[in-house]
Amino acid sequence: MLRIAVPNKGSLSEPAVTMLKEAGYRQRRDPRELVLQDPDNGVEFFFLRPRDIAVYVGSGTVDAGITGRDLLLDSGADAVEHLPLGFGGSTFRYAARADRVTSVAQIDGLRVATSYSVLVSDHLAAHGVAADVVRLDGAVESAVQLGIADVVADVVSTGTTLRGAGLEVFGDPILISEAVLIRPKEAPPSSGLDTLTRRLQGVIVAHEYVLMDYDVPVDKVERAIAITPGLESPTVSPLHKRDWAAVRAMVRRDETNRVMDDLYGVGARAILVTSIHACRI
Ligand SMILES: Nc1ncnc2c1ncn2[C@@H]1O[C@H](COP(=O)(O)OP(=O)(O)OP(=O)(O)O)[C@@H](O)[C@H]1O
Ligand SMILES: O=P(O)(O)OC[C@H]1O[C@H](OP(=O)(O)OP(=O)(O)O)[C@H](O)[C@@H]1O
Ligand SMILES: [Mg+2]
Repeated sequence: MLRIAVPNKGSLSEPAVTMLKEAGYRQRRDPRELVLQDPDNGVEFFFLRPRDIAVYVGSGTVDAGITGRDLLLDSGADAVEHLPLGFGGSTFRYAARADRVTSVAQIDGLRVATSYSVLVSDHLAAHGVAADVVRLDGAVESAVQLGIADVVADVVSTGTTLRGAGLEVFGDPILISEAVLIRPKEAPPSSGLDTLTRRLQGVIVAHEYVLMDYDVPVDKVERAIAITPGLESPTVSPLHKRDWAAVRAMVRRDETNRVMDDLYGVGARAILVTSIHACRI
């Protein structure tokens, strides 16, 4: 059985469980359940703290796990990113009082509070900056006001927490993060992991793409297909009216309206958009 670690709490927990359900797996009903078997799909789920998941995967006691890219890098575990999952997006950034620090170079000699001390130490070292990294468990933004740090390095999503603490981000993001499927660094090829990967890719594609159908005069097919090239190649079928064709192609969901406008412009009509429930690409 493939052993998969899933976040039991925090920002990544609910979307991870939703994604696994959409991929056809059983998920726990009671949030206190720590292990769940899904024998029909040959997998076993372990609900663990997101910060610990890379440690379990790196040690090889589980075969795969869902965690944040930032948490993976901070763990220093022998685990690698296998598939980005497209949710749980965040940036990881430095922030300070605007009148105090405005560049990474200025951090030299200062104190930086963070829950991600490995990530931050590595980043500072890469920039040749020597600073005192103060490791905190959370609520890092208060560290400046309370006087134990000059700078914070933390997850920034909307920026509301930073603003509330009177801090402003500076420098380029240390990291752009999202939820990722991870596997042990030295994992042998596994058909179980391949199946999980294909299923999750199917969910990602079903979210990111729609199916678009339209009719178009035969002499405009080439121009229309240039607008909707699809993933492989669009399906073109004859219509009863001989000088018209029907086209079906996958289109990025966030481009749907722009594509419909462009198709209409070249003469396509009866443009229909359908959600994709599931797919294997
Ligand atoms: N708004 C957010 N706040 C915190 N983490 C976020 C946010 N959005 C995405 N994430 C990601 O979630 C992961 C952190 O999850 P974790 O469960 O440790 O913290 P949390 O969601 O802040 O929960 P907790 O309340 O336990 O601190 C990281 O990968 C982080 O990038
Ligand atoms: O940019 P924002 O949208 O404000 O979100 C980012 C904040 O959310 C998280 O904190 P959380 O609420 O998890 O508390 P914690 O610091 O104790 O983990 C994170 O650590 C930031 O503080
Ligand atoms: Mg948090």
